[in-house]
Amino acid sequence: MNFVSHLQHPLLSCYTAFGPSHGPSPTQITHCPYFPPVWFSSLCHQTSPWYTPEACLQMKDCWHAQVKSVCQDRASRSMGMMSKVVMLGDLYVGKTCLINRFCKNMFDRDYKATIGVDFEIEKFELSGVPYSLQIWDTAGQEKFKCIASAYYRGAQVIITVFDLADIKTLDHTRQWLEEAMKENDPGSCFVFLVGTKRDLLSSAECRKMERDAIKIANEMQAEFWSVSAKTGENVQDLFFRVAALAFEDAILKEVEGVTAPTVIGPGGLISKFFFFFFFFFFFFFLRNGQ
Ligand SMILES: Nc1nc2c(ncn2[C@@H]2O[C@H](COP(=O)(O)OP(=O)(O)OP(=O)(O)O)[C@@H](O)[C@H]2O)c(=O)[nH]1
Ligand SMILES: [Mg+2]
Repeated sequence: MNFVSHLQHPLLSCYTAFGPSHGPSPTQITHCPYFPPVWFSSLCHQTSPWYTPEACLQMKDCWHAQVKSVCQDRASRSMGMMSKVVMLGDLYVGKTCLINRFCKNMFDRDYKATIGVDFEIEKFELSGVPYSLQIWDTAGQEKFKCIASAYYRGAQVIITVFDLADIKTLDHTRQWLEEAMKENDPGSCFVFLVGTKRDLLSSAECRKMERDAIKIANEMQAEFWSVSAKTGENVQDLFFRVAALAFEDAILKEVEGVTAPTVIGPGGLISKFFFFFFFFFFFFFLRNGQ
């Protein structure tokens, strides 16, 4: 599991691609999938850039003042934090491939539908504070919707995914978000709208599709990103942006006393073994109950 491998190779999860303190415009983004390593601790003073200013959740490029002192305190006590990210969207849009590109740096051209849900845990270190993203991959197939929706609750970040080459999937993102928001309080999570498979479109097609997506992102109050799991374009930047926003928000909520501190330890993380045990148990009864 990722969690273990990253503990063994901490450096693998400790670099990022923070370049400019402002968000790059779509045209500035190159096809270079991975950038030279920069220590994640630089995030203490600077947040990760957004994709486009036309649909971004925050434009400030520095952490909130309170975050720095909390980081120092938490780092000295090695108190970790974790945020839950839920990926949803139509079947075949590329949710699993996006996660696999970020967490395993791999891409599989063969389609293997996700059955119900799966998750990956990606470990970071932000300014000395151990931090994890628990990334839930849900199935887009209708028949698994009731299983997947059980995992929407308590999300700090909701990523609605669509295929840039298939306009229908963009239209469906509103519905997916509505479903997820039934399980979460309004304003309690960051929403991202992510278009995948940009490698399949010409620059002109991509620009057109992005314009449509930005309108929907604004309606949804979501931050828009355009990525390709195949080439890796913008994938790392997307997840670092997710991590940066969720991390700062979690710290601020803790300071305000909205949430109790999340301590990562062996008991604080869901083991994949127990997850699959309960998942198949649940799935078995669901099928037999029908
Ligand atoms: N060209 C291209 N193909 C992609 C990209 N991302 C995913 N695919 C392909 O699209 C298909 C579906 O990808 P998945 O990641 O399995 O889709 P999914 O959204 O997880 O689907 P469900 O699990 O059924 O909900 C696969 O054949 C992938 O190889 C991409 O960025 N570019
Ligand atoms: Mg999948």
